[in-house]
Amino acid sequence: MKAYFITGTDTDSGKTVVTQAVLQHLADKGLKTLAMKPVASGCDWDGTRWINADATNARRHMTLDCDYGLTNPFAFEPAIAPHIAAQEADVSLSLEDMLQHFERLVALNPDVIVVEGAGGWLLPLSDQLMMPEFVKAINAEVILTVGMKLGCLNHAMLTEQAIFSSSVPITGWITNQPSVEPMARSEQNLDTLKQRMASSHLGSISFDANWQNLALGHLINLPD
Ligand SMILES: Nc1ncnc2c1ncn2[C@@H]1O[C@H](COP(=O)(O)OP(=O)(O)OP(=O)(O)O)[C@@H](O)[C@H]1O
Ligand SMILES: C[C@H](N)[C@H](N)CCCCCC(=O)O
Ligand SMILES: [Mg+2]
Repeated sequence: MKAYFITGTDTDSGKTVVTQAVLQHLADKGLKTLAMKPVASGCDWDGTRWINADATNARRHMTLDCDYGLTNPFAFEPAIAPHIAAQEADVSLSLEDMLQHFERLVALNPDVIVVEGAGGWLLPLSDQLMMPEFVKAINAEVILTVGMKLGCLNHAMLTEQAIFSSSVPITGWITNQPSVEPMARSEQNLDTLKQRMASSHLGSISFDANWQNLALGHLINLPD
């Protein structure tokens, strides 16, 4: 069993789009997949529970089925930093609880679990816990989403360095265009990233307002 953790240069960089592409790519390879968005802030009440759009979207592209609560065990209403949302809801996020939820997915026997983070790499979950500790504990490999906008060179290189400092393996990085207008000198910025990043460029995703209904798996290339 393998786990990929999808992080990004920032919130709104395109992690949810990349999570969809990775799930589709793995499905195209015939692999059994499950998705996880362990902690989500920015949720809607569906009459029974808080539901997060990233989790719902990822669930549309996994090949195995599971209860919503296994995909997204921690869901908070306000679209704010998750550790603050958790505090306000009187929920304490612990590594033990998060691992227990992850193990419930493992028990369903997938080939791959694709986990979407929240925000960027260094995400606090409580006064004691940061997201990279969870990523390390589940032995995931990281895929970094680079949102192609001015400032992404610094954010991409800093994030890659921080992932290395956390002693977590990186599969590589995927560029995503999060706005209808491409950034100025997009190609030159991509060339700079290719020159400066230590890990591999795994693919590029363009802007398309209809992305949720598109097949994106062929745009990326993951090692077997
Ligand atoms: N390639 C794309 N084509 C069209 N829209 C995009 C694309 N990438 C991102 N967007 C839009 O930008 C917004 C942010 O993207 P996304 O939700 O993937 O970010 P994120 O990194 O997952 O953020 P979060 O930290 O909230 O999980 C979304 O509204 C999405 O529709
Ligand atoms: C609400 C938002 N869309 C994300 N789900 C959470 C982003 C948290 C960012 C925390 C931070 O680094 O400041
Ligand atoms: Mg997202």
